Amino acid sequence: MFVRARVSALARASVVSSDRCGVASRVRRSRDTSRRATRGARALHPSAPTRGRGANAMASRIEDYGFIGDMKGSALVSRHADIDWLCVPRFDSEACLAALLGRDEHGRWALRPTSRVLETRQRYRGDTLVLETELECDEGVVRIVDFMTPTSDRSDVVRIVEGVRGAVTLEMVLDVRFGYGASLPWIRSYDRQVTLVAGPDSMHLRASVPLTSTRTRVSSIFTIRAGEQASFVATWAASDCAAPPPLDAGRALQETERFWLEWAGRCTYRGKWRDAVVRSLLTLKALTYAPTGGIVAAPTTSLPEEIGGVRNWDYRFCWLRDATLTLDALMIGGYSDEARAWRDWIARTVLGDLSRLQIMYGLAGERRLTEFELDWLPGYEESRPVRVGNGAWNQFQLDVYGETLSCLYQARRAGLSALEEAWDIAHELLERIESIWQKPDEGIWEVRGGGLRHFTHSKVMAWVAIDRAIRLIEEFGVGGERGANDLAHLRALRERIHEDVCTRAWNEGIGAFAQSYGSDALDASVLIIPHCGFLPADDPRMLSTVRAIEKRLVRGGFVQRYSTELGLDGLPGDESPFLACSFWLADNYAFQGRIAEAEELFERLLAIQNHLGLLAEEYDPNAGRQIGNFPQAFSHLALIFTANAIETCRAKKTTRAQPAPQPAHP
Ligand SMILES: OC[C@H]1O[C@H](O[C@H]2O[C@H](CO)[C@@H](O)[C@H](O)[C@H]2O)[C@H](O)[C@@H](O)[C@@H]1O
Repeated sequence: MFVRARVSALARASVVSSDRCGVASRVRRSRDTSRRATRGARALHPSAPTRGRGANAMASRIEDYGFIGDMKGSALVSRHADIDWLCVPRFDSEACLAALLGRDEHGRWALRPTSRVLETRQRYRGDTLVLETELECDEGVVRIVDFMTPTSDRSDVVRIVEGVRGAVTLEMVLDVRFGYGASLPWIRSYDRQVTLVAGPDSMHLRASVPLTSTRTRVSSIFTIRAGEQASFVATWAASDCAAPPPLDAGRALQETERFWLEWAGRCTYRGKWRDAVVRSLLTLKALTYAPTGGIVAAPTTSLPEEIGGVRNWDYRFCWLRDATLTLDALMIGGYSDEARAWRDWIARTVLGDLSRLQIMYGLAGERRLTEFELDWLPGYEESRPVRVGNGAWNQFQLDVYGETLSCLYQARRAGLSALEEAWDIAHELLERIESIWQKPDEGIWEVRGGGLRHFTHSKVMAWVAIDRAIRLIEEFGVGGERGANDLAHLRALRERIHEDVCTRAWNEGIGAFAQSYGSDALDASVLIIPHCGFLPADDPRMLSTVRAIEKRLVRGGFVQRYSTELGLDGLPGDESPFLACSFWLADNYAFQGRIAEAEELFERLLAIQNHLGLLAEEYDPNAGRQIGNFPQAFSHLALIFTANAIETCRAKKTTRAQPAPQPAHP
């Protein structure tokens, strides 16, 4: 028997508040994109089964997901309105919905019309992370509004179903599996509330329609008419705590919308590509773990760099490289509060023991990120293994010193006050970099084989470290007399590194700066040379390097990091063009004054954003699909830099390199 849901049912829920066992205590410490939504709107196959996709469907294509989050945890919602990935209370918590890397039995939250679905449309509600999925089916149209709540310290996923046209019957099915799909919860039902518990986790589902539960799942069948609403709120809590009080879904929606609109409204970027830039800024903000200020590289693990391959990594951590660049991108949008939060994160996490500076940390600064495999998950489209943790945590990557000092310098330029210990920090970093810059390392791409090398990018970033320290002293008087006394020595060191790179990284045979000293391989990471002010973009060596990259690393109009055929990364298989590198090529065009080519490449990149303006790490031009973890900060921050670079260079009508100093690199 179907039960009708009425708007008034929402009013029964009470107001948000947090109890002793609230999430906070457990947490360890496009604008309207209707243009894209229309472009992306897709009629499902006319002979699609009644429930649109049938039970136990596979995961969707990577670009067919929307991203929602509360700046603590996050979820991916497919265009069919399935939530296939949910990590709460933290981005790096064990997923409790993991169908993305498996099937229904690994956790999925579906809301599907029981009649044939004809078309789906998905968009963000203006400049927010409130996601609307419209399902047009034989019986009419319903809109599902999905969001998480950034304004509270709880972990709630809210789904509001709105009737748009006709009377549509839907089936809600919630298969929670804690521990990345491994743990079937114990399910207990109360009136309009079901509690699912396994080990340390519990999920409390409350709804404005009756719920039914079996041994393995919670479900509901209900009918929504035009103008009616039904709501579902799933709240995570530690299993030894009482259920948090019910949430008023309508009020939470208003607060969430207001939060994102207010944040996006403060954006100072006013250029031609505002929609894409604002969506990227919102995505970067949503990848920030609010309780600590840490920034994750992406909210997913093991979305493959090659479908069916082994290049599957966990990105739910805080890389110094990705995060400091994210911060630089946020500052282009005028967001300096975030700069403060990130600088404070750095101070808490790394400054105590700079001799053990890591390349990446956990969200709260955790150091040990041991990698292991989840053998019960088949992986995204059979891409095994699924990995949790990241073995790169104890790699040696020289570039992080440059990024850290560049971040401290950019923070000062953005008007942030000096850290009291600024000189002690800079001094210690400088001593360290001076003693290690000549050592081989594992490089920006975190190679897992082939031994340590003298990567060109790493050496250029060592130069950046010294250069930014000099600027901190020269422009901000950091270190006072002691800083000034060190200037001559630092300038000489900067010159030595410059000389070393120009002599040993330049390869006459390939007519380019090579991937590493003595190698014949190309690497797109050297495209950052003009960004950071190491050489101007119209230096003959850079012009030649760009030509070589155009010839040998461009595939289907996009740029690969390096050629995997040469076995440079020690991994089997191949990978697709890397989006950040493609943006860097566009930057070089802009810096060289090739504005039309820069715009053309930038527009090509914008065209592969998904219907919501989101980008993964890579793009496979042959298959025409996004690849890798999603959405990825690296891709979005590079987009922001390129939009800014093209506009700045066009305005200046310059044919010279960008005015130094730029961020470490975009
Ligand atoms: O390709 C091998 C490596 O891939 C991942 O690293 C990549 O993502 C990082 C986060 O965005 C980025 O900082 C790095 O430059 C990229 O190469 C993975 O995390 C590594 O473990 C893996 O070796």
